[in-house]
Formats: sequence, C-alpha cells, structure tokens
Amino acid sequence: MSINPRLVKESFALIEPVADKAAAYFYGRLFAENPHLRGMFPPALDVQRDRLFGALTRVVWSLDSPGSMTSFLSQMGRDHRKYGVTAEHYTAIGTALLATIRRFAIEIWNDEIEAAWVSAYTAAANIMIESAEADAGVSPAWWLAEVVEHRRPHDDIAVITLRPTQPLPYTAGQYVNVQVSRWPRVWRTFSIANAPRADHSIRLHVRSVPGGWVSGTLIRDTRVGDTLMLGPPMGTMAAPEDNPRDLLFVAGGTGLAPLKAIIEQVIASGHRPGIHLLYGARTSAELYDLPDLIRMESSFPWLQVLPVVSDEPAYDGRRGRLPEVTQRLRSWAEHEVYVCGPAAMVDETVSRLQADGVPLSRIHRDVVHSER
Ligand SMILES: NC(=O)C1=CN([C@@H]2O[C@H](COP(=O)(O)OP(=O)(O)OC[C@H]3O[C@@H](n4cnc5c(N)ncnc54)[C@H](O)[C@@H]3O)[C@@H](O)[C@H]2O)C=CC1
Repeated sequence: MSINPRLVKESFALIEPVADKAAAYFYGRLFAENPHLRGMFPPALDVQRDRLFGALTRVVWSLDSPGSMTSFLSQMGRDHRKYGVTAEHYTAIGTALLATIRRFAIEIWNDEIEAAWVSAYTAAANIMIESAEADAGVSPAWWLAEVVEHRRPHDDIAVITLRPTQPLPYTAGQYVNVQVSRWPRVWRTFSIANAPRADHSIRLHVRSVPGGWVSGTLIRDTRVGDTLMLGPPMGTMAAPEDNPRDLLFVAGGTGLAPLKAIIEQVIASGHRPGIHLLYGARTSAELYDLPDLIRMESSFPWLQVLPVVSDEPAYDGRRGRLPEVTQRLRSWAEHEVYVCGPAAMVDETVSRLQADGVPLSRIHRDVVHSER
C-alpha cells in the first residue's frame, strides 16, 4: 500500500474550513462506537479538538517530507503513553477518523481517496505505536514532580520550580505537558525555562488565561510540596550548535521561558556570541523576570537585555509594539533569531524580519497549542 499525499491533501483541504464541526463529529462518533474510551479524555474537549486538528494538519501537510513527519509522529506516540493509549486504540480512532473525513469530503469521495487515507493512517499509526513501544523500554510514560519553589511576581504570573522524582532528560527550548491533581486528564503545555541542571529541577513560567483550569490552579492554588504530573519533553526549538553568528531573541510575555533556557544553554556552552534579548510586556509590572535577566546580563557581558513596554504611556524606558521595536532597532540580517510569545506577535515579528532579509532558515519558533 503506497501513500498518495495528493489525494489525502485534496480531501483534507475540504475539512480544514470546517475543522470545528469535523472534530465534534469525530469525537461524537468515537465515543458512540467506543463508550469506554470517553474516560480517557478530559471532561471538556475544546483544547483537545484544537490539538487533534493541529496534529492532523501537521501530519497531512508533511506527508511529502517523511523525515519530519516521522519525527513528529514518533514524538506524539511517546507523548500519548501518558494518556494510557495502547495499540488497540488506534483501530477505533482510525475508524472514526475515516468516517469523519468521508462525511466532510463527501462530494469528492471515492475508493481511491479512501485507500489513500487508509494507507496514510496505517503508516502514521504504526510509527506512533512503534515509537511508544520503544520508549516503554527506556522511559516512564509520565513523571511525578514536586513543587520546590512558587513565586508570584505578578497577580497573573507564577514562576514555579519543580523537582521530578526521576530524572527527566530534555534539551533547552523544549516544553512539557502538565497535569494538576485538581483536573485529572487535563494536560496543558508549558515551556521549560532553564537549561538542564545537575539537580534535575525545572522551572515553568505560567501566565493565567481567562477560564484556564490548569494555569489558574498553578498560579493561585499550588503550594510548595504539591505534586504535579509531567509528560515527556517535546518540541524541536534548540540552542544553535557551534554557531558563530550573533543571536537575537524576541520574547513576548511568558514566551520568554524557552528563550531563557536557550540563552542559559548558550552561556553554558562557553561560546561568546553577541546576544540581544528583546523582552516585551504590556506593562512594566508584567516584566516579571527582569531582575533575573539583569543578573544574567551582569555576569555575561555579551548579553544585552532590552525591555519593551507596549501599553503604559508613562513608562520611561523603551516603549512600543514588540515587532516594530525589533525592526526599528537595527538590521538583524546576519543574526540567528528566536521568537516566542503570543501567536500574532510571533507572526508579525517573523514577517518583518523576513522582509528585512533574515532567511526563514535562521528564524526559530515552535508551535505550541495550549492554554498558557
Ligand atoms: N508560558 C510558557 O511557557 C510559554 C508561553 N508562550 C506563549 O506566550 C504568550 C505569552 O502571553 P502573555 O504573557 O499573555 O503576553 P502578553 O499578551 O502580555 O504580550 C507580551 C508581549 O507581546 C506583545 N503582543 C501581544 N499581542 C500582540 C500582537 N497581537 N501583536 C504584536 N505584539 C503583541 C505585547 O505588546 C507584549 O510586548 C502566550 O500566547 C503563550 O501561549 C509560548 C511559549 C512558552
């Protein structure tokens, strides 16, 4: 059975504009046919729906690049161990998925398209199953971690240090899924805000999201000594390897977290590139990590931290919108660039930098679907 990416993409293109409806149909069908699977999912499926479609979109559009598709699917296979997913569940999911695609691409549906989806799904499921099985031999499905420090530098922001009960190997720039005991089966992603440490502790920067179950609990109802669950580290954003270029980091709000980890990693590597960190917030009170960044700056003279405030006219430092301020400051055409923060800020910053001659191959961003 060979995969036919063209047929899969053409039929998927009909579903993308009605993604919400299709995801609702998918879960309706899945749970009607397999009621026992409902208990594996969180009570509210909104974030789950976005994640399903985010993942499906990424897989469909990378069918022509087997390398990146395989690494993404392998990572997902490992990550799904924490939900208790086993090889048998893939049959139920595949049946519901195929029914959903058929239902929403009915005007073009034929045997050839069906065969293309069956072979693509079978290949994808096999990669996920094999990667989960290989991972089961070497790694836990999830980690327990104890809260060892909880700071609240702003009403809506917490900086939390955790100590996993077993070592959790990761690289600077990656993120983890977090579950709090109050909300079983609800997992939300947060970037790890430090490079790997000898004591294995990890730090998270959490901003409260209106109505956010996990972020609200982490900020307001979490204390030192509490225990959380962490999924395996994910994400491909990483520190440059032996890169002689100077570095630009553009961080919006808690998007600082993975960029700070990468800066720590660069400093620890012994390289001495020039580093600019533009760190934006709406108000100066939300520049929650500035004291620590200033401390880093004073012990590493090649690092320059530039705070930027967008919504506080009386602020007497650098004011403005982060994408514009970044562009105005100087040319970054020779830099390696990392951008993280609200999606619209990231998109605008990336397109301005690109217009100014920074090739996309030198711009690093990670796609994280989450309540933050
Ligand atoms: N907590 C974490 O570990 C991580 C968080 N993130 C993302 O970072 C974001 C952080 O959000 P907040 O702290 O609430 O940031 P925020 O809303 O307070 O904004 C931070 C900065 O981005 C600018 N900005 C916001 N919206 C913009 C827009 N539409 N166009 C141009 N500039 C804009 C603001 O002016 C400010 O300078 C979230 O979207 C989160 O998903 C990303 C990676 C890791």
